[in-house]
Amino acid sequence: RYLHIKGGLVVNHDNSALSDVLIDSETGKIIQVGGNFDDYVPPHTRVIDAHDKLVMPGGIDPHTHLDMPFMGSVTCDDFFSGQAAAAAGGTTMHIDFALPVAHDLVKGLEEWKKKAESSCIDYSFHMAVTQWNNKTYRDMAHIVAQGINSFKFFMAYKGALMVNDEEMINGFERCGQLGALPQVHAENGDAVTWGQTEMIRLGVKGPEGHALSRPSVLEGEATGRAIRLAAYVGVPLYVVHVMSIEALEEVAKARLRGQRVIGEPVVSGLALNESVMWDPDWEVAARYVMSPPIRAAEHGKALREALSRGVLQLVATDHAVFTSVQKAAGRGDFRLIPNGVNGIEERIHVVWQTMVNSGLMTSSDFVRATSTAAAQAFNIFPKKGLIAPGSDADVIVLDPNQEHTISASTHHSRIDSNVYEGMNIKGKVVMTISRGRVVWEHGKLNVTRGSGHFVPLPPFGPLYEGLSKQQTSIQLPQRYGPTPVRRAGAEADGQSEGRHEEL
Ligand SMILES: NC(=O)NCCC(=O)O
Ligand SMILES: [Zn+2]
Ligand SMILES: [Zn+2]
Repeated sequence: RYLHIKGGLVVNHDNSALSDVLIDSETGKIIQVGGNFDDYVPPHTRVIDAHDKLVMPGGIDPHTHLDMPFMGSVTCDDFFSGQAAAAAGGTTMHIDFALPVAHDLVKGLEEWKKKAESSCIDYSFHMAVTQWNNKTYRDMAHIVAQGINSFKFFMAYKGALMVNDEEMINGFERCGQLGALPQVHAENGDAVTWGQTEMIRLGVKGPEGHALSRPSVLEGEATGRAIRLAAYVGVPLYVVHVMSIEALEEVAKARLRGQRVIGEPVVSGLALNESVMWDPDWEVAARYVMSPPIRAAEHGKALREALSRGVLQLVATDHAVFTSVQKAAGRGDFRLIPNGVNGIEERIHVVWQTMVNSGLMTSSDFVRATSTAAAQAFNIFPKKGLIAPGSDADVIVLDPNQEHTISASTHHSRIDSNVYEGMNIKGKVVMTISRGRVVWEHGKLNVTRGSGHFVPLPPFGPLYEGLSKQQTSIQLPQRYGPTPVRRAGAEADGQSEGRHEEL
């Protein structure tokens, strides 16, 4: 019934110490963290030797797309296969993007809950808003009541998921009322469409056209616009998949102004560069097509540095996988290549290699960026993201000396390629514990369909604390408590008007 992890270096976001950890597998909780507590270990305890290893909170991937219909395909990892891959890579929770069904948020969430019934690790959802009307306004409250505390606005994918500024502003305002965190996919969708048409006109129809049609300036513009509109409406903002210098500079400037903006780089943006989209083999080049695109090497370098300095806060994957057959839909026209790359299994190892082994991050910084910061942003800390008594027993054991090579031939995702193919990593997750159950050990998965729990995310998380008292450089009209000027001869003012139907 109990697991006693013995002799490891327990690493949390704020400290690390040689400690034993005692876990109750039945309740799925950590019950004790301390020195050597051999004397107190209850019967029915399995001892796990963690000498010379690091014992850390399981990874939380705040950005995935499992079983998602997108661009005429459906991502090939469902909740079971994607989560099994996650467990094999040391991730014990993820937050997936539920999409509305025909713009209906409530139907969308129902659908995603069904998809997630096969789960084998813990999970939660963000909800996308793809249209604005009175029903959206009402439904957002129902969604929050069901344990979702973030809404995503796509500023790209014109004609599909994209919203315009008016829709986004209304959605932001509603997020503020409900204590939910607005998130943006920040690219100027109109300009992307123009760029795509231009590429086709010039005869650039291969995957390189994808990169050329959505340059970083369009990401910077949309990031800056979303940030300014969030300040205007008075809400915090979470920018997903920050892929460029232009976008990260907008995040940095906003944070300097005191605005509450979280910037999320993804593993592909940190570790890869765009040259792969010029590969002479179409199938290879198409593997790397995602949006915003993987950029030139200097962007990756800047993103790694920004992450190491806390300008960007946490690392996700945007795991959205399509097989080579699915990608082939865009053979004659890059606009039809389903966008997305893998990462749910590789994130922990690639971040360890590129950030910790390179000296850019300490192991505590690593824990913050891969686990704790997501738990805090989505208001489930210290239940998740911490090794401490009372926290969920989502724990990984990492051997910093074990070397391995990433390959599609050994990964657990259903995708038939791997964008990190051949990458050598020093440091390996040798054990993953999910809610007190060992789900990955000795290179073997031991996962059970349906054992994963939905984790409700409460509204009004830390990003909302004291927010109304904050002054930003962009002044809200409401902050002045505007009163109309009484003018002689003008009609008396009536009741103020509500912007939306009340519930
Ligand atoms: N990122 C990507 O290319 N696919 C998934 C959808 C999204 O996050 O934009
Ligand atoms: Zn996106
Ligand atoms: Zn995404």
